[in-house]
Amino acid sequence: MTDSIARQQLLYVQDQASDDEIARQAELYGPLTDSVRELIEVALLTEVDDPEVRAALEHIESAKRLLRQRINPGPYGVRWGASGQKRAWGNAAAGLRNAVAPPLIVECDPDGRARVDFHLGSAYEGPAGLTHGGVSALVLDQVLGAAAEAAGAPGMTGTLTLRYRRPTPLGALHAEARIDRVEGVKTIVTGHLSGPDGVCVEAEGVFILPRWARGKDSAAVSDPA
Ligand SMILES: CCCCCCCCCCCCCC(=O)SCCNC(=O)CCNC(=O)[C@H](O)C(C)(C)COP(=O)(O)OP(=O)(O)OC[C@H]1O[C@@H](n2cnc3c(N)ncnc32)[C@H](O)[C@@H]1OP(=O)(O)O
Repeated sequence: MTDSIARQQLLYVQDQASDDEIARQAELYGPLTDSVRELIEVALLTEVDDPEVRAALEHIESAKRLLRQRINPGPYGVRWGASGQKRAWGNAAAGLRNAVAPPLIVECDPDGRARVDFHLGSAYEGPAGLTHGGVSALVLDQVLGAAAEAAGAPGMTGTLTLRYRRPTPLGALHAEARIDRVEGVKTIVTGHLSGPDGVCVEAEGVFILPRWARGKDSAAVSDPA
């Protein structure tokens, strides 16, 4: 096993946190993340005068000093609590503690279907007024991967193929996915992202269970022995 794979496995952790403790943390950190996400949007769009910008910067620097007093060297990883509740709170698309995430709150069925309604603000702009194509890929990767995981056939993205059919606006969007077939360690999933005028991006993904995780259930990946 290479060092990088060993390091990756160490970030799948059973931390035995109780459901109450997880709820407490979600209640504490969720609003912090939402506020930072709004800050990104406001910092992008503000048109106040220079002194106000400088004053806001001082406040932000002060908040950073407060939060840095005790800090996880990172990244967050994936953690399971005592009841098996999973927290991928650092995830770039869906993480509860990641202000970069839109966030996606994906609904899944055990038969391998997943869907999400979400909102992309100005921070996700690519072409003027439109969603960045890489952000569409991020969303679809996450939703297709969630469909595979929901059906008990999870994997890392091996191949993600996208067809951008029409420009994707910013604002209220929808994405959905379903498993097409499972071939051994490979799960093939299809899906799309749509806006008010219909489907904007179609996707097909091949999700592959990594070698180190084969023969283990998902909760056991934290114990790579
Ligand atoms: C429970 C475990 C949980 C796991 C983690 C879930 C995380 C979910 C998080 C979701 C977060 C969001 C998602 C993310 O962001 S995931 C992050 C982006 N993805 C990656 O970083 C993946 C990097 N690559 C790898 O780790 C490995 O190469 C993988 C795991 C992909 C394959 O591994 P390996 O190379 O060892 O596989 P194998 O040699 O045993 O071949 C097996 C079969 O697969 C076929 N093949 C090989 N490569 C590809 C390819 N690229 N496309 C299509 N097919 C491919 C191959 O021909 C063979 O087919 P067949 O001959 O059997 O027909």
